[in-house]
Amino acid sequence: MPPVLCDHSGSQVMGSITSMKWIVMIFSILIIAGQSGLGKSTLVNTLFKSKVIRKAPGAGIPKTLEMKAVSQVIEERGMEMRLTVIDTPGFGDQINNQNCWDPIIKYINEQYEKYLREEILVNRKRRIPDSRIHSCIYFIPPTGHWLRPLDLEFMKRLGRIVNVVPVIAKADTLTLEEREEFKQRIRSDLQTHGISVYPQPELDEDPTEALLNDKIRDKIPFAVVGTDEEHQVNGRRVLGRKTKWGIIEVENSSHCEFADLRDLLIRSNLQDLKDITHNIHYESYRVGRLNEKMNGAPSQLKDPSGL
Ligand SMILES: Nc1nc2c(ncn2[C@@H]2O[C@H](COP(=O)(O)OP(=O)(O)OP(=O)(O)O)[C@@H](O)[C@H]2O)c(=O)[nH]1
Repeated sequence: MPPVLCDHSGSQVMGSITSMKWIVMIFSILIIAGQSGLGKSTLVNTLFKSKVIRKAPGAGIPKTLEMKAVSQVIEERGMEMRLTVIDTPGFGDQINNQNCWDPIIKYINEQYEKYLREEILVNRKRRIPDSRIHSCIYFIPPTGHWLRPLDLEFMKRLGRIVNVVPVIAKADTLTLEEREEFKQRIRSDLQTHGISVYPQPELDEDPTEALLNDKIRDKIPFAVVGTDEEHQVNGRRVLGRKTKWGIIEVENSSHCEFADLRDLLIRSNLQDLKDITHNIHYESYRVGRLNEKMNGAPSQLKDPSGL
């Protein structure tokens, strides 16, 4: 994936100096995590509203075996936006899933490290290439029971370094009542275990923002359904899952909360996700790394390549 050029306000800059023609473009970078088979790759396709991850005819969506970044320019409210989604291999296939979060944590920290190396250069670029992750969508299996110790541990660790947005996967397998009860149990589990997911109440800047974020917190985790198929419903082409009983329309808010998730990630809360990434998560990485270097090997600070 080519590096993304931007300032930390979130605008991506494309073009070349020779042409002296710069186009400012909004961008967003997400990572998708969760157990194998919960519909992560399908949701990537749903987000792009097109079959971005090609599948072999008749073979279904292949199992994700390595981290894969998919980047596309999409149109949002008449503006062009580059959306990059990093699909990760699902975990849960092993008897021992200990440390299954390590590759994702490593990937997220590597992006902070790249940014830091550029930022501390004496002659740094005006626009620092930025591939930092703005949010991590964590897939919860639709068991209808409680969060598993693995889910709790995963979200606890990830929540310290990135904005975690939990979702209930394959929500079409639960009734509306089951979804609501499951959501309440998940929220209470998260609270009991002190796990901080986005939007974090302690980061609300004013009462208006708190009010808006409370509405989101009441809905978290979003109950989502994914698909890469389009169907005809009352003369409209819709993204949906065809069942014997009808079509589950993924963008219809009475069927599932995919539209809420999409809205949060790339519209209503995009700037907030970026601000928290820069001001909280990256800042804590930066302070930690620079302290480490000062205490351990102060001379190397002058040489960023020594980081
Ligand atoms: N019922 C239902 N099935 C879904 C949904 N999303 C995906 N699926 C199906 O679940 C299966 C697995 O989907 P994938 O998208 O490959 O799952 P994954 O999480 O990427 O799997 P790994 O690559 O192994 O990590 C496919 O047959 C999908 O069609 C959903 O929202 N509801």
